[in-house]
Amino acid sequence: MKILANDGLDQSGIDALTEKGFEVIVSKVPQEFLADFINAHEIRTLLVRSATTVRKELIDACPSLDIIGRGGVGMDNIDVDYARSKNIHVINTPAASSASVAELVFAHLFSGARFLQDSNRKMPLVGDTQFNQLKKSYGKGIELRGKTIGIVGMGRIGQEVARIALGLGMRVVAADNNIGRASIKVKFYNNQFINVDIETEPLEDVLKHADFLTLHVPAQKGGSMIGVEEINKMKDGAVIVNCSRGGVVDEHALIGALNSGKIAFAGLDVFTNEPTPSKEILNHPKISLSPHTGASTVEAQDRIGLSLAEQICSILQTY
Ligand SMILES: NC(=O)C1=CN([C@@H]2O[C@H](COP(=O)(O)OP(=O)(O)OC[C@H]3O[C@@H](n4cnc5c(N)ncnc54)[C@H](OP(=O)(O)O)[C@@H]3O)[C@@H](O)[C@H]2O)C=CC1
Ligand SMILES: O=C(O)C(=O)CO
Repeated sequence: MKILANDGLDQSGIDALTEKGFEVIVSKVPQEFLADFINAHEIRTLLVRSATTVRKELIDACPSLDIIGRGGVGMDNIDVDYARSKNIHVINTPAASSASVAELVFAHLFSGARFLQDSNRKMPLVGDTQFNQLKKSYGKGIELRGKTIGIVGMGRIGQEVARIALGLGMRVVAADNNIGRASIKVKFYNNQFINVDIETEPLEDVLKHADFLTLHVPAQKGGSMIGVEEINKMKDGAVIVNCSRGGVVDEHALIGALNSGKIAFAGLDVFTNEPTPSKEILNHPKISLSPHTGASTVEAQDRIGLSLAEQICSILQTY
């Protein structure tokens, strides 16, 4: 049985599937030729990450498909309901990358807190005479310890962020669709752990109290979640990190707030216009950037590969 992995697949997944007798084709078939390729090779399972889109037209054109698999969490690039209405299994790997995304949030926070994104750009360009000037301009770094982090979306990634934040000595406030309490177990390396209950609050309160705001919600159908109005409710000099989906934070509003100083710095892994974010975003000295690499760690990709393989084997055994 043939599987097409069109946006790559970790070796862990390839090995697990090959062992079970599947033929895994790892390729990058351009979107416009995908239907022909799937039909010509009698592909039964199509695996994608975020680059390949699987819309109604493709689904209709490929009647041999049994499974569409997303190596990752967000399925905004797949017409999930339509595929399921055609009895196609749609699977993803919800928990495999949570820790990696959460760690990237702190990479951005630490970067911005100590101006690393700007010093990495400028230090190679300055001569001896400007070295001390740069040192001065990066002289007002801040610590994360003791500050308040506001987490919007207290699901798998949001809870991982909370664990790290608590370990760093930060105060955590959180908003979520689900009002109530998230009980966070924080495990330390010496095998000690603590349980911390975090009550979710209305978004307004989180905006008001957060020194650092981090978003962990899916792509929002009604447009951006954090725009001018929400930013105005935040503390002066607060920080925004978006490792969820481009558009969850309104980029124009963010640029305006960075330029006015309302927002001290931002960290962005996702962009409205991927893979070509605006030059204004790319060159802004107050933005720490990463090219949608939240899940791009060896560990997360290994777990994603294995999780997809397990799910495919389990589904196809039922045929
Ligand atoms: N940068 C990257 O590489 C990656 C990005 N992501 C993005 O991160 C997102 C979150 O992932 P994950 O934590 O695993 O997802 P989860 O589903 O575990 O958590 C999301 C949480 O946000 C809540 N939520 C949704 N919409 C709103 C809203 N408008 N206001 C308040 N809360 C809301 C959900 O509630 P409910 O369940 O009730 O809707 C849920 O509790 C993914 O959807 C994906 O887009 C994920 C992986 C990698
Ligand atoms: O898993 C996701 O949703 C991602 O954005 C990474 O591919």
